[in-house]
Amino acid sequence: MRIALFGYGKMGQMIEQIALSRGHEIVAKIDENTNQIDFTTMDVAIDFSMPEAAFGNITKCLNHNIPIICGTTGWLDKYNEAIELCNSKKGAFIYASNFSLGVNIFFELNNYLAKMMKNLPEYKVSLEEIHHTQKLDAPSGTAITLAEGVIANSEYNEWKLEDDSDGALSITSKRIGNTPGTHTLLYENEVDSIEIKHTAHNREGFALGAVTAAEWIIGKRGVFSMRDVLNLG
Ligand SMILES: NC(=O)C1=CN([C@@H]2O[C@H](COP(=O)(O)OP(=O)(O)OC[C@H]3O[C@@H](n4cnc5c(N)ncnc54)[C@H](O)[C@@H]3O)[C@@H](O)[C@H]2O)C=CC1
Ligand SMILES: O=C(O)C1=N[C@H](C(=O)O)C[C@H](O)C1
Repeated sequence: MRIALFGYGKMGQMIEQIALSRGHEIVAKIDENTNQIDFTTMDVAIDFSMPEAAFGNITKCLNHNIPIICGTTGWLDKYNEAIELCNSKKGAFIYASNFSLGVNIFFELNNYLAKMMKNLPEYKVSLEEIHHTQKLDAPSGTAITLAEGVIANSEYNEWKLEDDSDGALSITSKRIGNTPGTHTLLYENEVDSIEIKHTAHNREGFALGAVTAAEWIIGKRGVFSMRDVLNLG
């Protein structure tokens, strides 16, 4: 498979390693200084760039009929526009706030736990994410997906960053050293607490998930998720 990388930072470089080890070819490494992109050389594009760049990159790929896998976080105000464009162009698109197998299992666990806790209002839920100090967005995309999972399966109506006013689900964001990504959900009352936690040890899981999604999407049309790729039900 001929892969174009939009963004060649920490994730782009890890994806290159994984893609080459699986027999793929990297045909372009695109960043903010790239003037011309030859879309005829690529079978699929993978975007791990920056919040302000992702939507433009997605648009270019869909307009050139290139399937696009996007892992960039912090641009979701434009997500519905991306879906509309994909559908109107009969293209192929996957966004995931987190491509790792472990986190996608964690998302399922989160939904299941939220459903069980729905009628137990004595437990208050809180969410914490920890990432490296270079991370630009807060809260993390993964924390937003987890919060949306709790909201969809409980009495919570909204999440807020470090603020539990008006009954909101509070997300705490910490930036510590080189932390690849740690997410914790805590249900707590006076007598006990229940905690579920996912810890990424490095970036390999994210990169493998993104390359797996790129392999999976070839020949498909539509807007998909990692649930589809991993066949999680
Ligand atoms: N969904 C997931 O599983 C994961 C998502 N991420 C997200 O991926 C994004 C990138 O993360 P990192 O690689 O750690 O960041 P990074 O800062 O190391 O790399 C980002 C790269 O994007 C490039 N860039 C800037 N403008 C661009 C443009 N217009 N087009 C193409 N490239 C451009 C920069 O030159 C930079 O090298 C972040 O939004 C992060 O939150 C990170 C890890 C996993
Ligand atoms: O910026 C990162 O590094 C990460 N970003 C993603 C997010 O915002 O959730 C995924 C992962 O946690 C690493």
